[in-house]
Amino acid sequence: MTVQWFPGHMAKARRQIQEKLQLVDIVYELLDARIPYSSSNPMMNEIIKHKPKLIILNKADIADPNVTQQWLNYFKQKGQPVITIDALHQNAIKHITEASKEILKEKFEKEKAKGLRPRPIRAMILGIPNVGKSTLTNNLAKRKAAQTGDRPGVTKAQQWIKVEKELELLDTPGVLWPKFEEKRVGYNLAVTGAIKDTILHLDDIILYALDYLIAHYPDRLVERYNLSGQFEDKVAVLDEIGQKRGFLQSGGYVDYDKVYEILLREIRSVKLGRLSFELPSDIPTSEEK
Ligand SMILES: Nc1nc2c(ncn2[C@@H]2O[C@H](COP(=O)(O)OP(=O)(O)OP(=O)(O)O)[C@@H](O)[C@H]2O)c(=O)[nH]1
Repeated sequence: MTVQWFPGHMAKARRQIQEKLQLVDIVYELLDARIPYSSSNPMMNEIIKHKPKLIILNKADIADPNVTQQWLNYFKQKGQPVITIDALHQNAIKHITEASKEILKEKFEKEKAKGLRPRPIRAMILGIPNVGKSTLTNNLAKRKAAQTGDRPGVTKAQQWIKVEKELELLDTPGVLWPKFEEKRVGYNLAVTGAIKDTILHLDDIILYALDYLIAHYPDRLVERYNLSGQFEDKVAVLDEIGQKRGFLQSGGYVDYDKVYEILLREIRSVKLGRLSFELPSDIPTSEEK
């Protein structure tokens, strides 16, 4: 899904989410494990206010495990509950349910002390486009044959997916807008496929990605494209890839469009191994809360 976000859309998304928030005990903020900061919504905490939040780093199967560990440490140090999952392949349910129970322990103990009946935790997924919200929802839903039931909502009856005896999920995830301001964030979203390649120039995206790979994963580049390892001149690297792969036009010139396409496709399809494009130290200090 590609949405062009305008202020009107953002206000509407925010309003809809805030209505649904009243129905849930906890929010699952789904982030792309390869770019946790870039894939976060800039106003998340302002929107959910004091609602308990579990950060779920999704797509952990294709992120660099060493970097993911750094992100786990980063969030834990801030006292922010966080888990990693892989919404496509892995059974994430136990992980999510256990983490939610831990976060809400006190709230549910208080309810019990008041004599209220035990009840399932109610949750909703929030995230920017492409982080895997639908994949996770479908995965959680099919385990229990997507039992849905109406419960009076604020604006309309909400559909609930009974995930476990102890957990119910709102069937429609909340879609939030990505960050727009920082160039680096835009490139990260483009490289990982969260925004359409056409929004930014493809050559700029590739040069950004190549820079990052040269700085952080030079050996992967050398191995994948059988390169010499001379990385001073990026255009020369593109030439080398083109020549090694035989992407040549008449006259022997390198067909850069082909090189761009292959590089981007192979980065996204893990042909260069599991990559992450962001470290906790990349977060601007002004954003540190
Ligand atoms: N490797 C991997 N791919 C994933 C994972 N979760 C989702 N994907 C892929 O990521 C892409 C986007 O997933 P969606 O579930 O459509 O993402 P979404 O957040 O619902 O996207 P919107 O509908 O645009 O808001 C799809 O191609 C999924 O197959 C994961 O854990 N690992």
